[in-house]
Amino acid sequence: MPKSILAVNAGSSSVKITFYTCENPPRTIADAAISGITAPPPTLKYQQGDKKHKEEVGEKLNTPQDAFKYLLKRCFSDPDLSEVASVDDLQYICHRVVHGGDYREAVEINDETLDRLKGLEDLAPLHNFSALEIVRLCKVELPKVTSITFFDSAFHQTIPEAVRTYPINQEIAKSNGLRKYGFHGISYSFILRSVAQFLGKPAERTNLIVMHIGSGASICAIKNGESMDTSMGLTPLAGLPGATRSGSIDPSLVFHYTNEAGKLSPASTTEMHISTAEEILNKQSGWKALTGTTDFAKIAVANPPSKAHQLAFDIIVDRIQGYIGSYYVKLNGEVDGVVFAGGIGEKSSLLRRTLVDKCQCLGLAIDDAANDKGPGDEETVKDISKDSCKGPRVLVCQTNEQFEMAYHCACSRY
Ligand SMILES: Nc1ncnc2c1ncn2[C@@H]1O[C@H](COP(=O)(O)OP(=O)(O)O)[C@@H](O)[C@H]1O
Ligand SMILES: CC(=O)OP(=O)(O)O
Ligand SMILES: [Mg+2]
Repeated sequence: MPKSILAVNAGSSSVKITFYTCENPPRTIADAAISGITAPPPTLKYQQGDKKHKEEVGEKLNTPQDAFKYLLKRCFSDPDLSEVASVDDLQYICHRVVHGGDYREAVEINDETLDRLKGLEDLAPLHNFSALEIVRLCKVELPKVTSITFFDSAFHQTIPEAVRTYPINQEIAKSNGLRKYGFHGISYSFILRSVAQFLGKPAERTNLIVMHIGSGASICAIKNGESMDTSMGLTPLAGLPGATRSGSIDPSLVFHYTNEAGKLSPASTTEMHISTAEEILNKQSGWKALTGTTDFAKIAVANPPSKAHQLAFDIIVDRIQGYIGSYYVKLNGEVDGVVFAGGIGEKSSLLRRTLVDKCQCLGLAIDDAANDKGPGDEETVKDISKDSCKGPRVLVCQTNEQFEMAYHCACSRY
């Protein structure tokens, strides 16, 4: 039987896996995810063909590795999932790793590359740790399957020097790797290809402003198919606020917030060091800190339940509007499309309407009915612009990081 590809997207509180056929383009065989690892009980979501279900997981899953093992066991033991019955059916495992340092491309895992990735853990402990734990597990427990790591940061290696350089001592900046890297690049790469195809333009001649708005949110200016700026920086903390992230703030703020900023956070372990400052700004801020909920669907409503919910919504809108304006100017007004993506960008018609209204001066206009309806299940890109709109097209793209990794794995390099 032909072998398959397993794509893994591990976060701190969730692990999502998708099995694909190893063909061009890959076809989804099954999709499974565990969420709530840090806030038990963990929940399993499983989809295979038309079969879809959600259940609480009976056993304790303390780490992303436990969740990954559970998901594999679950899929391999499903009698309806004959295409992936054991590890022998796997050709490749693709792993999403957020921070790839200076890597421009995906890499195959061996002792040397794993060692180099270990060196990056300190730059992004909150983001890389879970993914690398699973990479290590696969190397030991599934040694015959080739593991390939794909990096969120790789797409942004084209960002010009003046944009990626922080104005600090350059010797220290170089020796410590302190520069803008940018993230969500696997998603931006999927969106660029899908939108260029939708617009009937070669990707190398497509200019876009793309928003990936989920629990982690960023925005990217793409010129001639290359990232020329993005809102995240050295780590995914910079730029837009997220569910529990502050986004950009005055860097001095944290020293006024607590005099323990530089101390190790209680969340640190022997393998993973996190400062109290990082813990506060990454985990105890964002719209959760403002409203008590991480669920943006409770905030983006016509009649918000409290003033704090309205304020959270207004803050997000303000920050995104600022970047759209800035990137429109950086792209010299030559913008083919403004694209909404990520869980919130794809689902919140209210956020899209509010932002488009606030960016009318750039010629953006949407069709209310198309915006309210949003994209259908099978629709990767949907044009929600008003027919008469003279400005850039306003588009919604249902992004898919797992597919993007499997696509490159099956079609291009491996
Ligand atoms: N209908 C909706 N309106 C607004 N936000 C939504 C809606 N549905 C889901 N969301 C939000 O999408 C976010 C998750 O987006 P996603 O891209 O899946 O996140 P991540 O991959 O960063 O965990 C959550 O904040 C969730 O509340
Ligand atoms: C880079 C990043 O913020 O990722 P996520 O949105 O998956 O948290
Ligand atoms: Mg995400």
